[in-house]
Amino acid sequence: MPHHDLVIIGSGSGNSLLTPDLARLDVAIVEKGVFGGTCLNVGCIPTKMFVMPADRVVEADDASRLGVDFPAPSVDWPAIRDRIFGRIDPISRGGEEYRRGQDHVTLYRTRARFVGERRLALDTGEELTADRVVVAAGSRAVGLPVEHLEGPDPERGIHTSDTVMRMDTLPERMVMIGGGYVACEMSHVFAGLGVQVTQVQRSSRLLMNEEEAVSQTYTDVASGRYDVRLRSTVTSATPVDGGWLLEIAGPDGSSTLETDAVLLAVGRRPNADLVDAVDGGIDTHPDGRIVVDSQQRTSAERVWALGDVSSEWQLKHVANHDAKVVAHNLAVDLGRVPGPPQHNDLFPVPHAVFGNPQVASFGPTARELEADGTPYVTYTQQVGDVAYGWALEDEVGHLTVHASPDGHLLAAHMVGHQASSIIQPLVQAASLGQTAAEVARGQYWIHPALAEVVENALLGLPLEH
Ligand SMILES: Cc1cc2nc3c(=O)[nH]c(=O)nc-3n(C[C@H](O)[C@H](O)[C@H](O)COP(=O)(O)OP(=O)(O)OC[C@H]3O[C@@H](n4cnc5c(N)ncnc54)[C@H](O)[C@@H]3O)c2cc1C
Ligand SMILES: NC(=O)c1ccc[n+]([C@@H]2O[C@H](COP(=O)([O-])OP(=O)(O)OC[C@H]3O[C@@H](n4cnc5c(N)ncnc54)[C@H](O)[C@@H]3O)[C@@H](O)[C@H]2O)c1
Repeated sequence: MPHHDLVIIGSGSGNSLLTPDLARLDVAIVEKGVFGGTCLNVGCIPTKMFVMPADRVVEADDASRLGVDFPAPSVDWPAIRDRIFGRIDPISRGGEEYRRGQDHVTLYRTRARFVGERRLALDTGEELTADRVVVAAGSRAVGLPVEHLEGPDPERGIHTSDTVMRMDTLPERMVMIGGGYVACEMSHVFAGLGVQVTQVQRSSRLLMNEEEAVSQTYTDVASGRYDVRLRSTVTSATPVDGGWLLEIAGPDGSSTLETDAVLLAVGRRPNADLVDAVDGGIDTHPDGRIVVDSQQRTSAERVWALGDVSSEWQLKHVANHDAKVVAHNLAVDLGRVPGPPQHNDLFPVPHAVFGNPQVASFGPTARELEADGTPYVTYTQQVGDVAYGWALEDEVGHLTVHASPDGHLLAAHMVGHQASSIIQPLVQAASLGQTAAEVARGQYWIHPALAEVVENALLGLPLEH
């Protein structure tokens, strides 16, 4: 039975563990799917590359408010799709070839599951043991408990984010089920590319976990672009000629809708069950995530976990940071670098939704601060009230900052042009403990840049003096 110094399950963020500190270890990587994981192949990177052409369409449409009229866009789906995967697929193939070419790395292209402590059975019938194991097995899209919608069936037009970006042709009509990150980004993409989109969301707003005003603004803008059904869900799917007849239960009762394709975007489940984590002595949370401590250690000795399989945040920057912590802690455990082990204590965790407009945020919402009884002051700056916002003729963007009364930043929530980048100085200030006054007054703010939204939001806070 092969024995390795280290086995890594999953080639997404797990593949970035092999730092120079871990050189010359006998390492096995087990990967059952496409090499490189979700972010590269079916997640962050391709989605944002699809968002860009959709953004161009929205901008061209919006340009008439600035006195410029473009003709109706002509969209070449195969060209967009093939340009994107023509760049991504070689990176995945190259990464796999690189690992295959390394003498000290063995790549097993199959599924691994625990059958004991640091003992793994592969679907090929082989068994492996290891001194150390890292579980980096990610998460997967879930379906609905509705016949035909339990999971993807791309040949018949039922997709998840894993398949929807590689469709042969653009459907005329699509139904996106869900109101979170994936459904909002994909609704923007496909509506932008000319598909007649209906988005079906169970809650009363899209992006329901965001600050209420952000979520409301996003819902209002999206509802102006395509059909948004709130407080609704799909209760049945019947195959009809070339498509599907969906029954939608909403606040006014049931209705039916014909569509050519469906996107299931109702959340992602951690893959701890696919690795039979419990059989490896690894504890899991009730929601299926692997339990880890602040050093990313699981309950099993010399088994670590990282990324979506264990994290509260299913975000690539979080998985990347987890991987850095695990790589360091493996090196400490091996005696290759001096201790102490690292703790995963980087806060706050920001995120962005790359719809149109973008949404970006970190920290609690006003409702959460109030529920916790946390004292705070707050200010909302409209994008349309700074000079760059005049240039944009912006009517929707806003940034809300919550701070403690002495000026330490607690949270920021933005909807608007390039929110994912605009919010970063606030993430930095909150991470490094800088106060609102230090950030606002301690540097030049380029005039008339969009970042003046941040400066004005900080200056607007009614702080204690
Ligand atoms: C459509 C979409 C868009 C996204 N956009 C963003 C974004 O813009 N920004 C952002 O921060 N995050 C984004 N995310 C989230 C981000 O992709 C994930 O948080 C991140 O990729 C998780 O990395 P990971 O290493 O934990 O898992 P993964 O990259 O999923 O890697 C896990 C790997 O393990 C393999 N595996 C699983 N079980 C086994 C097993 N038993 N045996 C062998 N191999 C196994 C899987 O095949 C997979 O390759 C997006 C996700 C999706 C779905
Ligand atoms: N830009 C990014 O960083 C990015 C992009 C995509 C995905 N992701 C990650 O992937 C995760 C999964 O994304 P997701 O959008 O699939 O999940 P999500 O948890 O963000 O959203 C799920 C949505 O589905 C809705 N829903 C659930 N059941 C429903 C039903 N029966 N009918 C109608 N709506 C229903 C919920 O109300 C919610 O709006 C995200 O939480 C995020 O961490 C991140």
